[in-house]
This record gives sequence, C-alpha cells and structure tokens, in this order.
Amino acid sequence: MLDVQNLSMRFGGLLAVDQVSLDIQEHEIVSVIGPNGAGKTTVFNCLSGFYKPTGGKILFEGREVQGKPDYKISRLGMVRTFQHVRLFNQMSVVENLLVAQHRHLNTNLLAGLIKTPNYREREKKSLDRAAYWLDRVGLLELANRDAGNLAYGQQRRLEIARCMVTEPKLLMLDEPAAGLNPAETKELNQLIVSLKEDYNVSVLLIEHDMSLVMDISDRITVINQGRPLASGTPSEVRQNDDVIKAYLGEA
Ligand SMILES: Nc1ncnc2c1ncn2[C@@H]1O[C@H](COP(=O)(O)OP(=O)(O)OP(=O)(O)O)[C@@H](O)[C@H]1O
Repeated sequence: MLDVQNLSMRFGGLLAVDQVSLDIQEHEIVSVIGPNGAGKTTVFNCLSGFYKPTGGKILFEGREVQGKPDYKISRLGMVRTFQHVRLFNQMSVVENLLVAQHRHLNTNLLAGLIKTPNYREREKKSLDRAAYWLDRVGLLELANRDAGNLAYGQQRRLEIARCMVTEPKLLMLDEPAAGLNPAETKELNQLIVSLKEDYNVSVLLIEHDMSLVMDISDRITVINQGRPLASGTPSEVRQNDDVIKAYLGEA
C-alpha cells in the first residue's frame, strides 16, 4: 500500500531524515520508533505532504506522491493526527467532524447555497457518519460541547474520529498515547486494533509508549539520528543490540 524509498529531508545544514525506507501492506500496523529528535515526525510530515522531501520516493498504491500538497494526499486516503492535538476548539465536537468531511469532499459552494437534493443527501450522510464515529469513540453524548472543553484523552479520540469520517485507507498517528493515563492508553490500544480489524485501515504509528508499540505492531522500523537503525517484528526489534543501545535501554 505504502512504499517509502530512501526518503531524505534536509533543513539547511541538518539532514533530519537520511535515506529512510519503509513499507506498509494492507491490514498492517507499522510503528516508527526512535529517540527524541530522531526524525520520526519529519518522516510523517513528508508522507502527509506537510514537507516536500529533499530526496527519495513515496509510493501510495503505486502512485508517486512525494511533494504533493497535504489536501491531495488526504483525498487519496492517507490521513494523519498530530503530536499536539489540532482541533477547532471553538466549534462543537460534531462540527469538527462535519468540517473534516467538507474539506475532504471539496464541497461545491453553489450546491450548498441552493441546497440541491444531492447536496442534502450528502449532508445527511456526513451527519450519519459523524454520529457513527462519535458513538464509536465514546463521545456521542458530548456532540454539542465545544471541542476545546473536552478532556485531553477525549480530544485525542476526537482527532481519530475526525480522520475516520473521511474513510481513510491509511491512518497515521503521531504519538497518540502522549498524555494519556494507563486506562486511556488501554482503550486507545483496543481502538487502534479495531480500526484495523473492523474497518480494514492500515496504521502507521509514531509512539514512545513501548508496551503499546510492542503489543499492537505487526512490524517496527527504528530510526536514530535520521537514519534507519533496524526493522522487524516486535520480538526481533526488542532483541536487537543496536536498538537496545540506542533506544530501548533507556526507554
Ligand atoms: N521545520 C524544521 N526546520 C528545521 N529543523 C527541523 C524542522 N523540523 C524538525 N527539525 C529538526 O529535525 C530533527 C528531527 O526532528 P523530529 O521532530 O522529526 O524528531 P522526532 O523523532 O519526531 O522527535 P520526538 O520524538 O521528540 O517528537 C530535529 O533535530 C529537529 O530539530
């Protein structure tokens, strides 16, 4: 599904990502781990179109997407969350999900103004999808609350729902467990696995919580100082001496 070949990203004199390759097959959860500043978020920013990589190829379903703008990449079915939650805080919870779908579908302004039957039908579908996902992430009863007033763990779940209403093929989660308590992390674990099992979504995960990573990942890629250090199954990575020395030993 996703095939990243020798991805590089240079910021002036700093080579933040240096020849990183990874791939994700359908129905897989793949994690990218590594010490702080290793380049994980920069890889995400390149994949999701926030940065134009300075080298390498990104193939999504066989199509080259490196350098394409973020809205085009998300319309192809690759969507992401952010390390620091980015919701529309002044809007209600349900409005956040409606806006996500509008932006995704590139809704026609004129059709919206005169409310054509086709437009109404789409609006109804958007609302149904929003309600479905709010229920699915346990936020339905908070639908009319301002997003900014939700507890942190709830905002994180809303971010995932906001991705899911656009029906992605690949979901990229940047440190989704950061700031969550153990009970919330356990819920997150179950949610991510069910996205894969029940909705056939592939997941690319950046995460520092090693118990979560080891539990749900099919494969793991480790990067260190921008460079690929190792990749394999959780048990292969856990036993890799280089990984232990560079990261796991201190994690
Ligand atoms: N826009 C930018 N301009 C300049 N340097 C940047 C930029 N974005 C990231 N960097 C640098 O690239 C390197 C990799 O950063 P990145 O945020 O990708 O690491 P990370 O592995 O995600 O770290 P963390 O686990 O702390 O989130 C760092 O040295 C960072 O300072």
